[in-house]
This record gives sequence, structure tokens and C-alpha cells, in this order.
Amino acid sequence: MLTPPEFATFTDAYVAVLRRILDDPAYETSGRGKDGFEVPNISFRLTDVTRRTPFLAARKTNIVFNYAELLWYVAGRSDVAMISYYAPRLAKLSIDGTTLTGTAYGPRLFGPDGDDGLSQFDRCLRTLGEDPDSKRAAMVIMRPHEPIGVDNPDVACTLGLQFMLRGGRLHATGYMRGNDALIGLLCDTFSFTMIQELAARRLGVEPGSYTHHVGSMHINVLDQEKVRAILTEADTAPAPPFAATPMPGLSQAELELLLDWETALRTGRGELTAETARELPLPDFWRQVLLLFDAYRQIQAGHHVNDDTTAALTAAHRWLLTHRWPNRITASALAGRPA
Ligand SMILES: O=c1ccn([C@H]2C[C@H](O)[C@@H](COP(=O)(O)O)O2)c(=O)[nH]1
Repeated sequence: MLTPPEFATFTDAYVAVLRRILDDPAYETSGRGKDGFEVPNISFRLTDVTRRTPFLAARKTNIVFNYAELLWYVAGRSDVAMISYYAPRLAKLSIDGTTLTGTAYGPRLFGPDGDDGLSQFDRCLRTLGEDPDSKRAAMVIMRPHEPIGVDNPDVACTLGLQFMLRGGRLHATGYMRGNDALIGLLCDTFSFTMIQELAARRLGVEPGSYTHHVGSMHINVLDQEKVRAILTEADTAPAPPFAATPMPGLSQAELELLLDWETALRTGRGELTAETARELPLPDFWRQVLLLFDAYRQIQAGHHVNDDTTAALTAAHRWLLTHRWPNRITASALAGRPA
């Protein structure tokens, strides 16, 4: 078979990759002092990119971080301040303490980078508008002169992303030199398929499949018990049947409004009630993201998430928060609105 195996949901692909590495690793590695199990050259295809979130209790997916990282990318940002609030471990990757280099895909994808003043993302959309069958709508992430010595803690793991408009749908492919199958795989697939969906909306077409190719797919030896727990759950407990919600697109004005609220919530200059959220000029999809950010603000402040916020979240978001922060969601609020 010359094309990658297809999966209907990311959960299925994720479990298959983790199972392959744990059951049958090709190598034991210790690159940069971390012991890992590795299977080189793994590829898979997702047929429905909207089913990108794994509902696995043992994984404790941090959906708040997933959305924050996506917005951080799309805004072209590289600041530690925003992203480390959602994932403190990322601060350790910064050499100067204020910016990230390799991990910050945003400036490389969404920052202006040529004489035409366009970003790689916008240039790809323009090319697909002019030549829909183009094979050139590719965005390069890891740079040729990126320092790859052991003293650089933050080298881009993604080589590039490619869009292909075929059969009226926008397909995408991610190419990675290395991918941590437990942590990075989930976050990267989430962001890349969202970027694909964003591009599809801008082009006025539906998103197609997403294909992921990875040179070194691996798990850390220290994570193997967690991986085992995920595999046991996948074998014994069916995933809850939440409907996936397509992303409605994101205009520049909507992005700016989201980022203003994100900053206000993160820096303690604002609070969002379910009622205020309803009045914001945003599609419900993005209102949900701000409600998640506000729930996280309450959790960070050491509180329970208030019942109004919990009840305004979709059932899928409530499920994710409840499994990530089990003691912070009040049981009485869990009977809120359906997915
Ligand atoms: O978007 C990313 C960024 C990093 N990593 C993981 C892969 C490696 O486990 C580690 C980076 O270590 P090096 O490959 O740079 O040594 O982080 C990812 O999976 N995805």
C-alpha cells in the first residue's frame, strides 16, 4: 500500500499510533538525554478533520491550550507570556525568556515574509485562487539555517504544511521531522487541521482530508504508563459520541476581538459572563473558546468554574474540562446545554 492508512477520527489514528509504538517500537533512543521508543516514518490520513479532539479520559486533553496555541499561531505571535500561561512547560524552551523560536510557527506561517508583504499562508491562498490545481501551496516552517545543535532547546519540529485543492475540497498535509506521539501529535494535528479549515473557509470550499507524515514518531519512556492507560481505555470504554462542530471561519476583526479578550482574561483585566459572551459579535464557535478561556481563568485563580459558565459550554467542552480539572467543575452545572 503506497498511501497512508485512513482513520475516521483523530482518536482512532492517535490510539493506533500509540499502540504501534508501545507494542512494537523499532528503536530505543536517548536523543538530548531523553529515553524514548521510536518508530520512524509513520503516516496516516484523517478523513474528517472536524473530528480532531480525542475524548479519552486518560489523556486529559487540554482543549484550552489547543485553542490558545491555535490563536497564538494565527496571530503570528512568538511571546512566551501568552503561551506559557496555558502550558508553563513551554517557558523552559525559550532562550531569552520572552520569545520562542522553533515552537512559534505563527510568525513563519502568518507573518509577512517576502517582498509582496504577504504571509506564506496568504500567498498559498492567492496561488490556489489563481491556479486551483497548484502543487505549490506549501508553507515551510523549519528553516535551513535554524541552529540544530544540542544547545538550542527549541528547534521547529514541523518541516512544512501543504494545501491541495482537489475534488472541490481543501486537503492538507503536515510534514514533521519529529513528533512526540503522546503530547505533540495531538496539539499539532489540532492546530494544523484548524489552519486547514481556516484556509478552506477563506477559499469558500469544504475541508478535505488531512495527511500527517512524521520522520521520527516517538514516546518518552517516562510516558509509557500514561500511554498504556490510554490504550486500556480505548479497548474497554467507547468514546462519548459528541458531534463535531465545523469552524465557521475567522475574520481579522474577530481574531482581534478574541485576542483582546484573551489578554484581558489572562492578565486579570476582565471577566466574561455567559451573558456578556452572548452579546459579543462572534460566531458561537468562537464564543465557546472565550468561555473556555474564562473557565481557565477561574481555575488558575484557584476557584471552581461558576455554574453559569459551565452551563453555557457545549457538552463536549464540559466533558473535556471535567476530565482535565475534575475538582473544578460543579456536578450540578453538568446538566447544561447539549452539544
Ligand atoms: O510541535 C511540536 C514541537 C515539539 N514536539 C516534540 C518532538 C520532540 O519530542 C521534542 C523536540 O525535541 P527535538 O526533536 O528538537 O530534540 O518536542 C512535537 O511533537 N511537536
